[in-house]
Amino acid sequence: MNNPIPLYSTADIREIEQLAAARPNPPNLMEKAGLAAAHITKNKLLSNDKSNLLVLAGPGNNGGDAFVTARYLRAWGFQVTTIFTGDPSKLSQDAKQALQNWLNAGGELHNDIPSSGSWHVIIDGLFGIGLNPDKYPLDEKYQRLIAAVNHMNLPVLALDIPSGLSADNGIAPSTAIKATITATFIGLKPGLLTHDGCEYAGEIILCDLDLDAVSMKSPQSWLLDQSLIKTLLPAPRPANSHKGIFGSVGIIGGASGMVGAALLAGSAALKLGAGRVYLGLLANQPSTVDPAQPELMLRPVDELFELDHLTCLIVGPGLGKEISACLCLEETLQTSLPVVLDADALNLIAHHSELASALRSRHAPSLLTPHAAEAARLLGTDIATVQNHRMQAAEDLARNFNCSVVLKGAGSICAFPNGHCYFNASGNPGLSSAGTGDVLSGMTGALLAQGLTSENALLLAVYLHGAAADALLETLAGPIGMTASEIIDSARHLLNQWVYGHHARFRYSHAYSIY
Ligand SMILES: NC(=O)C1=CN([C@@H]2O[C@H](COP(=O)(O)OP(=O)(O)OC[C@H]3O[C@@H](n4cnc5c(N)ncnc54)[C@H](O)[C@@H]3O)[C@@H](O)[C@H]2O)[C@@H](O)CC1
Ligand SMILES: Nc1ncnc2c1ncn2[C@@H]1O[C@H](COP(=O)(O)OP(=O)(O)O)[C@@H](O)[C@H]1O
Ligand SMILES: [K+]
Repeated sequence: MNNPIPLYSTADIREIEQLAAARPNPPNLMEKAGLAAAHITKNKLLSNDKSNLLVLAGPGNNGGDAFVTARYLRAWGFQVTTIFTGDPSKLSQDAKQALQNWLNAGGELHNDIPSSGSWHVIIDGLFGIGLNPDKYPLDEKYQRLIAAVNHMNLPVLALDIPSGLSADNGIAPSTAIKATITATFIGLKPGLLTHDGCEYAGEIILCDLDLDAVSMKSPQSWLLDQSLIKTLLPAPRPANSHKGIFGSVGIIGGASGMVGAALLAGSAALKLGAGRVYLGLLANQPSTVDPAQPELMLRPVDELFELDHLTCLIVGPGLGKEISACLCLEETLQTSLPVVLDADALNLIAHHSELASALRSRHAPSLLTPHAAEAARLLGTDIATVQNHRMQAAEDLARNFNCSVVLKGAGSICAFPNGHCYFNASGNPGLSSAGTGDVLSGMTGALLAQGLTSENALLLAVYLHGAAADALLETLAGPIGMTASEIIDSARHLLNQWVYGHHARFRYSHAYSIY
């Protein structure tokens, strides 16, 4: 089994760097970083007829990496134009050496992008983890330079992190380099994987610089990717199974005008494998059957609490904030069932401290699936604060409410009360449409019902939900106009593929022969 890929904050990376530097024969990390980046550039972006590079070297060690990259590429026969925005006397020892080596190799320096010249590829070595753009905004000179680079619309390889992006938070308050590839050093950074990072990082290639980071610094955050997911999948079903084995999901929501949200969650729970799905609808005179999905059992909400075989409850899709919704939520929190809380269930908890206390004191698993606005209400802050500190917000929610949490949005973050975090690598803007969150809650419930732990159910549902949307891009069923219902069918297809490969048919075949 592959180990999950860790994520490291800027402070962690600095610590690892210091540990490496304290070794008897410290590695020259800048040299290794520049060489790795040069190889990636050559192999993935350059060719015989695309051989002119523009290299941007900034005032710190990221600029040092750029000089090393430039030197190797020049030595390999490429045409390299380098601009340097810093002050040579203020460079670190390593970066000073890298600059000197570049000059010794016959390289030249410009202080701005030459007006005449044409390039095929750009290397961005302006800023790496030393930039803290929310505290120390980029001045106009750098904003102009970055805008000029983005305007050129050329393939860009960013060194460590696209310049302008915060390595810890994934925010780019003014602007950032839009990279085709980010060659990131030592460890993945959270900022590459969430919020604006999803826009700017492009393909991310981790260059470990021959350091075994995990042995030097124990991680608390990991990438939620396909290789991690493989370890969480439900087992293939026994042939001799019955619906009771796969659990019963109860869904509470669907107030007047919002019945569709509960139906979507119900279909998602059903098609992701729950044995039975019951819907308790709050609408006045709710329908008793969904003709589009007659397998769903629609009941008056009170009857849901009388069922003795539910495996988990989902509360929130289309719930509304009426008193009846509040009472249902209160009753749900008193049960000993695992619960998934979404949408207005989260808003009610944010508004009623007694519901928040009931949530905190639950012993059974509770899973919260807020988007940024719901998270802000739960934390008593504003959306910008949540979005500028997404990992912190997810961690705070998990700790404050003693719950498993996914903070949704580009680069969803799953956080758990033990402080562990997972950054989701799947998903695309096709998911930015009404109802996809309801589908996620239904999928999570289905996996809980089938016996996954609350942590594993949340991680698998979040990754699968994004991967289902990614699969729809292949057939151009999105991102424009992708619908929540389509996510359900795509997710069902993928889950079966992951669990069975293409062998489900053979596994349960009844073929026999007479010899
Ligand atoms: N940490 C490590 O072990 C390694 C670091 N390396 C490189 O070193 C980078 C970190 O280097 P540094 O710590 O020197 O940081 P950076 O090179 O990312 O940036 C720091 C420099 O930018 C300036 N600066 C910061 N914010 C600014 C702003 N808003 N406007 C204008 N100037 C600003 C600072 O004064 C400083 O000169 C990494 O991202 C990576 O590219 C690599 O050489 C490999 C090893
Ligand atoms: N740009 C995006 N990239 C990746 N995932 C996205 C993006 N936009 C939305 N999503 C995902 O889509 C879902 C939207 O959920 P939510 O906002 O609750 O929708 P609704 O309330 O309409 O059901 C979340 O899982 C979120 O992570
Ligand atoms: K950079």
